[in-house]
Amino acid sequence: MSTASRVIVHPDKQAVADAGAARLLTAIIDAQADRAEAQLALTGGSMGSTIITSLVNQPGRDAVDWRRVRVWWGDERYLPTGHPDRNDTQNDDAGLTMLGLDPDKVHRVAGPDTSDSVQDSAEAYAETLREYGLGAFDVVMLGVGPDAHVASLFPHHPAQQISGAIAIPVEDSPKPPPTRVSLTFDALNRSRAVWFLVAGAEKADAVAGALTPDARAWDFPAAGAHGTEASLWLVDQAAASSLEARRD
Ligand SMILES: O=C(O)[C@H](O)[C@@H](O)[C@H](O)[C@H](O)COP(=O)(O)O
Repeated sequence: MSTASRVIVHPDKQAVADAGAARLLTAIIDAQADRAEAQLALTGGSMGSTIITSLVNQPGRDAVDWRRVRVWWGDERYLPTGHPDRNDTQNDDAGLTMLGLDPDKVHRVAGPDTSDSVQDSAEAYAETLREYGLGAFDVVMLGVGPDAHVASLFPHHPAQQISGAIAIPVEDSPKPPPTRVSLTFDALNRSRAVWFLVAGAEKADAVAGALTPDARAWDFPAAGAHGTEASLWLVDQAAASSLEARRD
């Protein structure tokens, strides 16, 4: 089942990150009340790091039992461990390592230093996901590109059309670096909640396009991701500007 999208507009990027971080704490606490662990998929890009820093600075952060949080990434850039352009390195540098997570529950995508190929890396990541409920995420967070890509699922890119997979290799990505591993729509859409975190005027057409009722994921990949319980867009005023113009 997919859900109607809810859109909440905040003044600016920092407010989007702060609102996302506050919601995330509550979502984790709720998940931990019901289940042994909360499972999250983080996002890369600048928003991915901004929200981690905001999370670290949240006053309610200690209300979460961080040892009972399992962490994944929606996508990863196929670069060696610790490379500054990897999403996990950027999230670590933004403060992820300060939260008190169990390192065994932080599932990183193998890079070329620990896997033979991007295909092997994607298959190993899928295998680990299968061990822990096939991506029974409580929350998947997604940044959105100006072309409406999410994770490493780009418009009109053939990787988008691979079906029956959980994690896929992506080559010739239009956003550098060209080689990546991404969760598929099938995997993202197993999440209870999918949250889009978007800021900046350059994203306005992507937001409006993805939220058009008949939008196709082939053209606007963000239109293809939905939570089973909630699909939430946290956007700043600039990213919402084409939506608001449409309402006027
Ligand atoms: O590897 C990546 O680059 C990301 O996972 C990608 O999907 C990102 O989230 C969006 O491009 C938004 O990035 P910004 O928040 O930097 O605009």
